[in-house]
Amino acid sequence: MRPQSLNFITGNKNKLAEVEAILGNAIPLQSRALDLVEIQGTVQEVSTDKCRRAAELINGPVLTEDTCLCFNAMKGLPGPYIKWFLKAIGPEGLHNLLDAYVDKSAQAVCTFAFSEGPGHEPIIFQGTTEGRIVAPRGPTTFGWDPIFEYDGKTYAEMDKEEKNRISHRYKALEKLRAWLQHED
Ligand SMILES: O=c1[nH]cnc2c1ncn2[C@@H]1O[C@H](COP(=O)(O)OP(=O)(O)O)[C@@H](O)[C@H]1O
Ligand SMILES: [Mg+2]
Repeated sequence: MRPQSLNFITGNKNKLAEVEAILGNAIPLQSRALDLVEIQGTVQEVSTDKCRRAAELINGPVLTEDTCLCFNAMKGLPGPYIKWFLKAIGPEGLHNLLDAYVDKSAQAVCTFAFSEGPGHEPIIFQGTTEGRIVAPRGPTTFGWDPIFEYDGKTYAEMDKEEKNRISHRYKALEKLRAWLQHED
């Protein structure tokens, strides 16, 4: 049986707004504003552990999400540590990191994880959008949106509907949606 509603655990208002906009009325969505502890490791390990912790805290079914920004010139870093890099050096500083490299290509990776509750192995849904790191352009409303360029525009320069049609988060949610609709 697939879940009939989702409890999205996140402390990030911007993420929640995008998830609400993208899922629309596909499934009833609740949310709890909790900032979850994150371990070090691969994207898979970080996301799975984050979801297990949330299931234990809530003591029930949960949906969690973790976002990575991976610079190809830096072999995928900052990756899952992007939150701490962004906090310390901001979008401008992230852009400057790539001064030393010719390759400015990057991947935005969104990983949702769903667990039925404590002791249940999380199921992973991942989406990736390929882009390029540029000097900041557009409103500074959401994280590294001003420096991630896709098809000539930064995420920050796109209106919300436009971002939500091509984003890493949209692609991951499409996989979640397909799974939710599949009865078995
Ligand atoms: O779509 C996005 N555009 C720009 N910044 C984002 C996007 N998604 C996540 N971020 C930022 O990248 C970092 C991702 O880290 P993480 O997914 O662990 O955040 P969280 O703890 O706020 O849920 C955070 O600083 C978040 O604000
Ligand atoms: Mg993270």
